[in-house]
Amino acid sequence: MATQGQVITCKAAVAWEPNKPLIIEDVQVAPPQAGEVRIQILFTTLCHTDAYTWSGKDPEGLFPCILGHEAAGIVESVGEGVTEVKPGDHVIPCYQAECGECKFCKSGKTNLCGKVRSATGVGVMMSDRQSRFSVNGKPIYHFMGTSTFSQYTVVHDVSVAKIDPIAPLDKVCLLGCGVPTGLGAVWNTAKVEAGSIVAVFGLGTVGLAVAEGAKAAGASRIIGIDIDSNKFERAKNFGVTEFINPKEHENPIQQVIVDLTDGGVDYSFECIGNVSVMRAALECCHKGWGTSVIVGVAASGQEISTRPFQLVTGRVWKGTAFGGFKSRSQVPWLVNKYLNKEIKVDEYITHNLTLADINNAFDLMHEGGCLRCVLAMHARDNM
Ligand SMILES: NC(=O)c1ccc[n+]([C@@H]2O[C@H](COP(=O)([O-])OP(=O)(O)OC[C@H]3O[C@@H](n4cnc5c(N)ncnc54)[C@H](O)[C@@H]3O)[C@@H](O)[C@H]2O)c1
Ligand SMILES: N[C@@H](CCC(=O)N[C@@H](CSCO)C(=O)NCC(=O)O)C(=O)O
Ligand SMILES: [Zn+2]
Ligand SMILES: [Zn+2]
Repeated sequence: MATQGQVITCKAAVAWEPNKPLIIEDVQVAPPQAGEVRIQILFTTLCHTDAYTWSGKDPEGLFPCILGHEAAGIVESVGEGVTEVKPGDHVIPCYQAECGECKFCKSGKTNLCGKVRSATGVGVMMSDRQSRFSVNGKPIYHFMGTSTFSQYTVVHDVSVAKIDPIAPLDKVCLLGCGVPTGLGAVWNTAKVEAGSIVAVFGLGTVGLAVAEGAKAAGASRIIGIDIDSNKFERAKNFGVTEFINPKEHENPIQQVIVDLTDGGVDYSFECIGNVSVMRAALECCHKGWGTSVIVGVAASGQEISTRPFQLVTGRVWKGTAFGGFKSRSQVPWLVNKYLNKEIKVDEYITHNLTLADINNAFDLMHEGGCLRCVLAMHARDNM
């Protein structure tokens, strides 16, 4: 391929400073080194974790950087020693790596992988602790090991899931984060059983995917909780059976839910990133067995609290990253489930824009109607 081994200059959205509009820049993307893969990103979406880091509240947030972690593309070139993917393969970059060899991967107890996490947390590549991105010679940090708001990105080989090439990349890009996170929180982390009563706090993409997963698991009641009542109608299509707006109740929301469910729910999921709601989500669980899963990402300095008695009396507090899915082995499986019409993806896409419109796409995220906005990375107006 003509670009192999060459620096590629392409368009990328650079976050120069927290909360300042992203700037579309001509970015130089260095060739992949040993164990690295350069990917042409065709479609990316925006997740609330991008907005969180951009806001400056992420303790791991470094600037300038290229954000983005929910995307799909095609391998452009690979570095020395890369055997699992080759140029032309269709892939989804994965912020949660899977090396298969580290203590985490071998434990069988977690989807977290330790191989490259020390580099991805500080915006560099593992081999030389340097960035592959620069603008006029100034290095730009990577983000979450993915940096998908660029037409080309470089990732570690352990962070690339090879997928069926018939899958539409403008749809399956969503399988890079939010939808798997919600489904996996139910299937892998909580392991919800048929007949369970489930409460979902926050009816954005992640919360709706929790509802979808709970419905598939055979939950008998799926209670959706959101401060925006406009979210309720749409949520019915994802399996939510009842709705509560905390603003319409005088009692604490956990009390309202305990009263409605003969003592509490079997499983609850916090899909917002609000530590007060995390407490409510735990405390609305049934004594003796109720399990609450933290999915939302809370800002730096925020801490959770509850009376230890809540745990002494049998409630369980858990958290999940990427829904507990092992990325490289299970993202292709999720893509196949989508192709077989066993999971929704299209239904979470409310907007389609281009890279040039990325700041508008961030604005849209704060509007109630928006779930996921897919950006076409190589549309003519990006040039
Ligand atoms: N753990 C992970 O691996 C992982 C993966 C993806 C996203 N996340 C996190 O999950 C969270 C949800 O992501 P999303 O994309 O669905 O976000 P979103 O903003 O689309 O959805 C959040 C919903 O919560 C509602 N809400 C806000 N405050 C509320 C309150 N006090 N009570 C009830 N409802 C309230 C909002 O109206 C909105 O509908 C974010 O914090 C994101 O960073 C975590
Ligand atoms: N840097 C953040 C970490 C936030 C966080 O928890 N990220 C999730 C993924 S959110 C995707 O939208 C995650 O996978 N965490 C595990 C990991 O990062 O290894 C902070 O410090 O707050
Ligand atoms: Zn995300
Ligand atoms: Zn590993």
